[in-house]
Amino acid sequence: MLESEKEFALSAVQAAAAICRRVQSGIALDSLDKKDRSPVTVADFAVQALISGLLAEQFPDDALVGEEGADQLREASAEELRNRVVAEVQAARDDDPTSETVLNWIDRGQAAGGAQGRFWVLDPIDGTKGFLRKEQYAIALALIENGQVQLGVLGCPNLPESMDQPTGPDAGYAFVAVKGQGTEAAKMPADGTLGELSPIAVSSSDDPASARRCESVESGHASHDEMAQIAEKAQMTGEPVRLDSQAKYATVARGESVAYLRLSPDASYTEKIWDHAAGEIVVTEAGGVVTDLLGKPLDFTQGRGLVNNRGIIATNAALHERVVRATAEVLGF
Ligand SMILES: Nc1ncnc2c1ncn2[C@@H]1O[C@H](COP(=O)(O)O)[C@@H](OP(=O)(O)O)[C@H]1O
Ligand SMILES: [Mg+2]
Ligand SMILES: [Mg+2]
Ligand SMILES: [Mg+2]
Repeated sequence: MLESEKEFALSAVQAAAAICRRVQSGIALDSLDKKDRSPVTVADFAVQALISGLLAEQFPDDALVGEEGADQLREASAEELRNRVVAEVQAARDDDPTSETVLNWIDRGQAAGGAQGRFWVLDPIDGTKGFLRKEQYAIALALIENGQVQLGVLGCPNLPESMDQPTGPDAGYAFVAVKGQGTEAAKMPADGTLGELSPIAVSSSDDPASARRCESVESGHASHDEMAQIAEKAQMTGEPVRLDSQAKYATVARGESVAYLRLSPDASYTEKIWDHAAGEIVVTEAGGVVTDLLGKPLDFTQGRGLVNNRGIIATNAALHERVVRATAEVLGF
């Protein structure tokens, strides 16, 4: 089941990772450049165009819910940015699509999603802040059918074998999960190769005290204080590891952290499906549990957002109930 979709998603994400790496290598961390957000903008648009174009060719009937749209790029004043995006897409393909074709591919990602039918979900670069800091980011691609995530791929070009190692030239992993078939990981280093896929599983530990959890680097995305209170209540006393992007889901899936908590400091913020669809299936197929703060499954049927959601609890199976209970106590549910 979904063999050709799985192969497609892995190779599309791998091609996207090459764009990301090339663009990221042009960021000079110690120069005035560091206030320049344009590299991530170029890579965001180029990756969405590339993957959307490949999808249009291989699965022309499937819609795409992608984070980006081309409105900004169509403005006359965006000519330089537009040319950089088109050049990246052309370099990644054997042919030379026109600028209009590239913009139309990006805009194919404006589908509404919903409860019916089959569509893909793409976050071309998740963790844009991490990308700019040359830390963690992910290319996240998922397939949803009738509201259920069926397939997810996370490409994490800067993820080392273990979070205790610095990221280096050997870093890079791809994770793939298919409903009912488990989660696999393969090395995806900068040399452009993809290693052998092998199964991964969440941690089996039920000891909260020895457990390591992870959370966002950005306090604007997740309330570090409230999450610390929840962790304390659950007796998860270890220091949290902070990393950007859905690489957090990947670390839970491979058993390196036992929990990923996410609680937006902004109660009016609506989480987006592209920030969670691939991560959710990567964790659940590895044996973990992913819910909202009330312990209910994430609802991917409501369009581009996860409506009525205030946050995420992704853990191994053994600790999930404990974290849901601690969350209810701290937040007063
Ligand atoms: N106020 C907010 N609360 C929660 N998430 C937010 C947010 N503002 C932006 N985000 C999302 O947080 C994502 C990054 O999450 P993390 O902190 O785990 O790396 C962003 O994805 P992008 O980087 O793709 O834009 C963005 O969609
Ligand atoms: Mg994102
Ligand atoms: Mg993004
Ligand atoms: Mg964004």
